[in-house]
Amino acid sequence: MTDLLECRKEIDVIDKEILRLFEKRMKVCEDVAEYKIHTGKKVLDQKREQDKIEVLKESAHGEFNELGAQELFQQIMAISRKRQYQLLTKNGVENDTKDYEMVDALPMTGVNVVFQGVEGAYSYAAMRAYFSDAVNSYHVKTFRDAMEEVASGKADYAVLPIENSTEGIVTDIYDLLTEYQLYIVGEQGVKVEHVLLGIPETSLDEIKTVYSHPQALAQCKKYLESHPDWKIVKTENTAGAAKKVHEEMNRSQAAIASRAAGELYGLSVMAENICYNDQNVTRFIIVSAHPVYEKSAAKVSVCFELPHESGTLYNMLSHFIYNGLSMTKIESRPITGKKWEYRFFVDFEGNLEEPAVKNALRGLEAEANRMRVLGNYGQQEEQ
Ligand SMILES: C=C(O[C@@H]1C=C(C(=O)O)C=C[C@H]1O)C(=O)O
Repeated sequence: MTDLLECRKEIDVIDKEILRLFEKRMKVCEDVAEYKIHTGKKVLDQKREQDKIEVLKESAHGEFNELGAQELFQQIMAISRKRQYQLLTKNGVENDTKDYEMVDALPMTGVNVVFQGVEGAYSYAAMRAYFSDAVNSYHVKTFRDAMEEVASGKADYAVLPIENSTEGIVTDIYDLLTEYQLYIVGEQGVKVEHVLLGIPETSLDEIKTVYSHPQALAQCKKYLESHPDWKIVKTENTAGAAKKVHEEMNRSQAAIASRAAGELYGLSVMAENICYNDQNVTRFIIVSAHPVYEKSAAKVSVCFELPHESGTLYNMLSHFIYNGLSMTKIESRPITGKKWEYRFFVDFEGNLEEPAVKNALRGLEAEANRMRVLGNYGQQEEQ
């Protein structure tokens, strides 16, 4: 029988040799980086990497070692690239975020702010919470309209809901963010407490139809399930549902919206706390046409597409891990026209000024398809 201690001793000697050669190889890669800094040649050379893997696989013995060699050298080359990205950053080579401008604080007075919905909508509450009273605010009908207002320069900022703590992401906003060349410059959470609103002095058994936005209907689905005879009708926003009930003055109609919307339209609260999650918060983003970020910005949002190959997402995420960045969110959305291909959205903690962030973004930019930094904003969460 072989001796375990002996084997381990031998492994230790081999590992030392592997480490020595690894460091030797990395030194050469640093020279390669220097060449690339001077010539502008891209760090990633896919053809060279593929050729290398083929040659190494051919030299390996047996199927198992072939696969092992492939995995091992793919990792070694990925590490080599990460070292090169670091050196490019150190030498001030510009990356995709070069157009981003850092500011002490965003201009907040005398600006035009657009939100979707009507007064009394949660977007309106988010707008009021984020901006001072010194802004000119107005509303439009759809999320796309709000994006258009900012893209055309009519509005300086748009306030849009991106995520709800009960129901998840607002998919339309994610899709619009990739369609428009706009930037996330801020965020605002709003506690969402839905109530059932009706014509004053109406009783619950008179209700036949309930109006609200699909998100609000979903957040109150347990309550609605306890009234299976009610007809559910979707509206463009919650405040719009309240407005409709107010305008039509029909006692069989009710709306799910905020208490504030009820007050605005003279409706009575017929049922409270109808959302099944009492920690129901919607996060809104503030969108601008300018790539600016505040000095104190603590969260970066990026989106990227990946080639349809095994391991591509793993490789992309390695850029965050390798640079010690903490990822706070990952989402995916289907890419229109490409069946079963996805676009990923990642949020991670950091500021565009930090070398670790620059390195990770450089890696993503080089190795993903169509990477875009959507913004740098928000405050560090209190621990
Ligand atoms: C070292 C280089 O940079 C990258 C890393 C490689 C490697 O580590 O072997 C190969 C190709 C490039 O993607 C190079 O261009 O040769």
